[in-house]
Amino acid sequence: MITAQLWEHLQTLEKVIDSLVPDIEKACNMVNNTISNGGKVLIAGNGGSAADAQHIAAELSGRFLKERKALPGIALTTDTSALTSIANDYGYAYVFSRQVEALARPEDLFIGISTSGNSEGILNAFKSAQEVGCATLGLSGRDGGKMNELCDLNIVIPSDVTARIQEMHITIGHILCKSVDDLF
Ligand SMILES: O=C(CO)[C@@H](O)[C@H](O)[C@H](O)[C@H](O)COP(=O)(O)O
Ligand SMILES: [Zn+2]
Repeated sequence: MITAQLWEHLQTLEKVIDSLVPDIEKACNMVNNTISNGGKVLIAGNGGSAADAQHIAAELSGRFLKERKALPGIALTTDTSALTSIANDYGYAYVFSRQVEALARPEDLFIGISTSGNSEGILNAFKSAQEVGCATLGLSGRDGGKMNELCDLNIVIPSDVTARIQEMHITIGHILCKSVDDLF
Protein backbone atom coordinates (compact mmCIF):
# COMPACT_ATOMS: atom_id res chain seq x y z
CA MET A 1 0.00 0.00 0.00
CA ILE A 2 2.72 2.48 1.00
CA THR A 3 5.10 1.52 -1.79
CA ALA A 4 2.29 1.66 -4.34
CA GLN A 5 1.53 5.26 -3.43
CA LEU A 6 5.20 6.22 -3.61
CA TRP A 7 5.48 4.61 -7.05
CA GLU A 8 2.34 6.40 -8.18
CA HIS A 9 3.91 9.69 -7.01
CA LEU A 10 7.10 8.89 -8.94
CA GLN A 11 5.22 7.93 -12.11
CA THR A 12 3.20 11.16 -11.97
CA LEU A 13 6.40 13.14 -11.44
CA GLU A 14 7.95 11.43 -14.49
CA LYS A 15 4.96 12.44 -16.60
CA VAL A 16 5.31 16.03 -15.36
CA ILE A 17 9.02 16.04 -16.27
CA ASP A 18 8.23 14.60 -19.71
CA SER A 19 5.37 16.91 -20.64
CA LEU A 20 5.14 20.04 -18.48
CA VAL A 21 8.60 21.65 -18.22
CA PRO A 22 7.83 24.27 -20.95
CA ASP A 23 4.56 25.20 -19.21
CA ILE A 24 6.28 25.43 -15.82
CA GLU A 25 8.88 27.73 -17.38
CA LYS A 26 6.07 29.93 -18.74
CA ALA A 27 4.49 30.02 -15.28
CA CYS A 28 7.84 31.10 -13.75
CA ASN A 29 7.98 33.93 -16.31
CA MET A 30 4.41 34.97 -15.48
CA VAL A 31 5.22 35.25 -11.76
CA ASN A 32 8.56 37.02 -12.37
CA ASN A 33 7.07 39.46 -14.90
CA THR A 34 4.19 40.30 -12.56
CA ILE A 35 6.46 41.10 -9.64
CA SER A 36 9.03 42.92 -11.83
CA ASN A 37 6.25 45.15 -13.18
CA GLY A 38 5.00 46.10 -9.71
CA GLY A 39 2.09 43.66 -9.64
CA LYS A 40 1.07 41.24 -6.91
CA VAL A 41 0.30 37.54 -6.92
CA LEU A 42 -3.14 36.51 -5.59
CA ILE A 43 -3.66 32.79 -4.96
CA ALA A 44 -6.74 30.70 -4.09
CA GLY A 45 -7.80 27.07 -3.72
CA ASN A 46 -10.03 24.84 -1.58
CA GLY A 47 -9.02 22.29 1.06
CA GLY A 48 -5.48 21.05 0.48
CA SER A 49 -5.20 23.58 -2.33
CA ALA A 50 -6.02 26.38 0.15
CA ALA A 51 -3.02 25.18 2.12
CA ASP A 52 -0.95 25.28 -1.09
CA ALA A 53 -2.13 28.84 -1.82
CA GLN A 54 -1.04 29.95 1.66
CA HIS A 55 2.22 28.03 1.43
CA ILE A 56 3.23 29.72 -1.84
CA ALA A 57 2.06 33.20 -0.75
CA ALA A 58 4.03 32.92 2.49
CA GLU A 59 7.19 32.03 0.59
CA LEU A 60 6.81 35.25 -1.41
CA SER A 61 6.03 37.66 1.45
CA GLY A 62 8.31 35.82 3.86
CA ARG A 63 11.15 34.00 2.17
CA PHE A 64 11.96 30.79 0.32
CA LEU A 65 15.62 29.72 0.24
CA LYS A 66 17.60 32.94 0.40
CA GLU A 67 17.51 36.39 1.95
CA ARG A 68 15.78 38.86 -0.35
CA LYS A 69 13.23 41.64 -0.13
CA ALA A 70 9.62 40.85 0.78
CA LEU A 71 7.50 40.17 -2.31
CA PRO A 72 3.75 40.61 -2.83
CA GLY A 73 2.07 37.21 -2.50
CA ILE A 74 -1.44 37.09 -1.00
CA ALA A 75 -3.57 34.00 -0.31
CA LEU A 76 -7.32 34.67 -0.61
CA THR A 77 -8.04 31.80 1.81
CA THR A 78 -7.01 33.33 5.13
CA ASP A 79 -9.30 36.24 6.02
CA THR A 80 -12.10 34.49 7.88
CA SER A 81 -14.12 37.69 8.19
CA ALA A 82 -14.08 38.22 4.42
CA LEU A 83 -14.67 34.51 3.72
CA THR A 84 -17.60 34.19 6.11
CA SER A 85 -19.29 37.46 5.20
CA ILE A 86 -19.03 36.86 1.46
CA ALA A 87 -20.21 33.24 1.84
CA ASN A 88 -23.04 34.32 4.13
CA ASP A 89 -24.22 37.27 2.07
CA TYR A 90 -23.53 36.11 -1.51
CA GLY A 91 -22.78 32.35 -1.35
CA TYR A 92 -19.63 30.26 -1.07
CA ALA A 93 -19.20 30.32 -4.87
CA TYR A 94 -18.19 33.99 -4.59
CA VAL A 95 -15.67 33.92 -1.72
CA PHE A 96 -12.69 34.24 -4.05
CA SER A 97 -14.23 36.18 -6.94
CA ARG A 98 -15.38 38.97 -4.64
CA GLN A 99 -11.87 39.28 -3.19
CA VAL A 100 -10.39 39.29 -6.71
CA GLU A 101 -12.80 42.11 -7.61
CA ALA A 102 -11.69 44.02 -4.52
CA LEU A 103 -7.93 43.45 -4.74
CA ALA A 104 -6.83 42.57 -8.28
CA ARG A 105 -5.46 45.18 -10.69
CA PRO A 106 -4.50 44.75 -14.36
CA GLU A 107 -0.78 44.35 -13.52
CA ASP A 108 -1.45 41.45 -11.10
CA LEU A 109 -1.46 37.68 -11.50
CA PHE A 110 -4.24 35.44 -10.17
CA ILE A 111 -3.29 31.80 -9.53
CA GLY A 112 -6.24 29.40 -9.06
CA ILE A 113 -5.56 25.88 -7.79
CA SER A 114 -8.12 23.10 -8.33
CA THR A 115 -7.33 19.41 -8.86
CA SER A 116 -10.60 18.92 -10.77
CA GLY A 117 -10.36 22.23 -12.60
CA ASN A 118 -14.06 22.62 -11.89
CA SER A 119 -14.56 24.10 -8.40
CA GLU A 120 -17.14 26.83 -8.80
CA GLY A 121 -15.47 29.34 -6.49
CA ILE A 122 -12.21 29.07 -8.42
CA LEU A 123 -13.97 29.33 -11.81
CA ASN A 124 -15.78 32.49 -10.65
CA ALA A 125 -12.47 33.94 -9.44
CA PHE A 126 -10.95 33.37 -12.89
CA LYS A 127 -13.95 35.12 -14.47
CA SER A 128 -13.46 38.12 -12.16
CA ALA A 129 -9.72 38.17 -12.92
CA GLN A 130 -10.54 38.23 -16.64
CA GLU A 131 -12.89 41.17 -16.06
CA VAL A 132 -10.14 43.03 -14.17
CA GLY A 133 -7.75 42.19 -17.03
CA CYS A 134 -4.99 40.64 -14.93
CA ALA A 135 -2.94 37.58 -15.94
CA THR A 136 -4.30 34.18 -14.91
CA LEU A 137 -2.50 30.93 -14.13
CA GLY A 138 -4.25 27.65 -13.31
CA LEU A 139 -2.86 24.62 -11.51
CA SER A 140 -5.23 21.71 -12.15
CA GLY A 141 -5.38 18.00 -12.94
CA ARG A 142 -7.51 15.33 -14.63
CA ASP A 143 -8.60 16.89 -17.95
CA GLY A 144 -8.12 20.49 -16.73
CA GLY A 145 -11.88 20.95 -16.45
CA LYS A 146 -13.54 24.28 -17.17
CA MET A 147 -10.34 26.05 -16.11
CA ASN A 148 -9.04 25.27 -19.62
CA GLU A 149 -11.24 28.05 -21.00
CA LEU A 150 -10.65 30.55 -18.18
CA CYS A 151 -6.85 30.82 -17.75
CA ASP A 152 -4.05 32.31 -19.81
CA LEU A 153 -2.14 29.14 -18.87
CA ASN A 154 -3.63 26.04 -17.23
CA ILE A 155 -1.01 23.56 -16.01
CA VAL A 156 -2.85 20.22 -16.04
CA ILE A 157 -1.18 17.46 -14.00
CA PRO A 158 -1.61 14.19 -15.93
CA SER A 159 -3.29 12.20 -13.12
CA ASP A 160 -6.81 11.44 -11.86
CA VAL A 161 -5.70 11.06 -8.22
CA THR A 162 -6.29 14.20 -6.12
CA ALA A 163 -3.42 13.51 -3.73
CA ARG A 164 -0.88 12.97 -6.53
CA ILE A 165 -2.10 16.11 -8.34
CA GLN A 166 -1.70 18.17 -5.16
CA GLU A 167 1.82 16.79 -4.63
CA MET A 168 2.78 18.00 -8.11
CA HIS A 169 1.14 21.39 -7.50
CA ILE A 170 3.24 22.14 -4.43
CA THR A 171 6.36 20.95 -6.25
CA ILE A 172 5.58 23.44 -9.01
CA GLY A 173 4.87 26.07 -6.34
CA HIS A 174 8.37 25.57 -4.98
CA ILE A 175 9.83 25.83 -8.49
CA LEU A 176 8.00 29.16 -8.94
CA CYS A 177 9.48 30.37 -5.62
CA LYS A 178 12.99 29.25 -6.65
CA SER A 179 12.72 31.16 -9.92
CA VAL A 180 11.59 34.25 -7.98
CA ASP A 181 14.56 33.80 -5.61
CA ASP A 182 16.92 33.62 -8.60
CA LEU A 183 15.61 36.93 -10.01
CA PHE A 184 15.16 39.10 -6.91
O1 LIG B 1 -6.71 17.90 0.23
C1 LIG B 1 -7.69 17.29 -0.13
C2 LIG B 1 -7.55 15.95 -0.73
O2 LIG B 1 -6.20 15.57 -0.79
C3 LIG B 1 -9.09 17.88 -0.01
O3 LIG B 1 -9.13 18.76 1.09
C4 LIG B 1 -9.45 18.64 -1.31
O4 LIG B 1 -8.56 19.71 -1.48
C5 LIG B 1 -10.89 19.16 -1.24
O5 LIG B 1 -11.77 18.05 -1.30
C6 LIG B 1 -11.25 20.17 -2.34
O6 LIG B 1 -12.51 20.70 -2.11
C7 LIG B 1 -11.16 19.59 -3.74
O7 LIG B 1 -11.42 20.65 -4.67
P1 LIG B 1 -10.71 20.74 -6.11
O8 LIG B 1 -9.29 20.37 -5.99
O9 LIG B 1 -11.46 19.82 -7.03
O10 LIG B 1 -10.90 22.17 -6.53
ZN1 LIG C 1 -4.70 16.60 0.62
